[in-house]
Amino acid sequence: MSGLELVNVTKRYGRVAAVDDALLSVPPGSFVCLLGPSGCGKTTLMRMIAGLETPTSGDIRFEGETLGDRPVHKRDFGMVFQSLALFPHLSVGDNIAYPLKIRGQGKAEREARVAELLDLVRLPGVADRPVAQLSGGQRQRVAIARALAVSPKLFLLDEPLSALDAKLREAMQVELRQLQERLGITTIVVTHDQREAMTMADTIVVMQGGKIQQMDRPIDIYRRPANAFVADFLGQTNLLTVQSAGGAASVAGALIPGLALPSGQNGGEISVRPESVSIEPEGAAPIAATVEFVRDMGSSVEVYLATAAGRMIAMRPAGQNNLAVGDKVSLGLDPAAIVFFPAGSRA
Ligand SMILES: Nc1ncnc2c1ncn2[C@@H]1O[C@H](COP(=O)(O)OP(=O)(O)OP(=O)(O)O)[C@@H](O)[C@H]1O
Repeated sequence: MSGLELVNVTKRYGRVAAVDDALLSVPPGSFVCLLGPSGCGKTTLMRMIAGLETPTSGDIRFEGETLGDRPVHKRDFGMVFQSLALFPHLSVGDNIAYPLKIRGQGKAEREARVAELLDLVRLPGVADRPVAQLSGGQRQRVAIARALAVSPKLFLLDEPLSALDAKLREAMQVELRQLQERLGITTIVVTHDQREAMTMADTIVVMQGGKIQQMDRPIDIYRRPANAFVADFLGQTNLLTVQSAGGAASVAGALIPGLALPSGQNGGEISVRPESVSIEPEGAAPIAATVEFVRDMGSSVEVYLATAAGRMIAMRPAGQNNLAVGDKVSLGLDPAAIVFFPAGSRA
């Protein structure tokens, strides 16, 4: 395997470790999202890969070679950052052709490549338009086309869609993923939006406090989060304190059928996704609850419930909205969907 590898990479700013001992392996052709809350170190990690920052310690390797202090322009990576840095006074075509011009490519060759790239990002025939006349989404595509002009070996994007409105953003997520699949280019995207990461990535790297918390396929991170932070950050979940009770386990005094803690564990936390919480008539399931709020989203119904274990959220399929605030119900947890975290494992 000779993609991108980060070996024990740390970046310190004074006493702050913005990135702390990162170990990462990105196979060729994969689409990786660096995901985490503000300040977790995503951008710093990305800037080190790009060559815009130097690691305090550790090694970054690409295709088997240490990048060391190889300057940005000698890494042959394509980059799209949040501020697109398009030249507003130049046409679309001249913006895209700029990196080719710097490399001394002739006019005819440049024009052919610009046309090809505009087709690729689904903006055919706009080469002569001023950039200033384009919409936000169109500009985003121009920035992507420009970053791809020199056929980079690695494509780096830092919050590339954050300036777009929700609808356009979702459309661009799908387009970006499809484009990456067509080109087969190894791609790393920074985002703080978990839905965006779930849509695009084949691998998500979840960061918190400069540390990589988990690296996995999106569905595995969702179903098998490594710790309570990851469970909470990626999608909605119910985090409940759990205690062992003989060979079984209980939540706020209610025995949960089918749940047993790993041997030697007296307690900790469990994560149960809202769709794995069933709402039953009062007394029929272990956890007594009162309906606090019902949110009918059309495609599903979210129910907020008060319980002795704190507020819980349950999700029901569309059309199952026969609950009203104040209703007394009971909650069951699907034991197969419960993930246990030992006490003291919070990130
Ligand atoms: N040039 C710098 N000098 C000092 N501290 C910095 C510098 N750049 C980043 N940091 C600190 O390093 C930590 C990680 O910052 P970074 O920008 O990588 O986070 P992020 O996850 O990209 O956040 P955001 O989503 O808000 O951009 C933060 O605590 C930040 O304050």
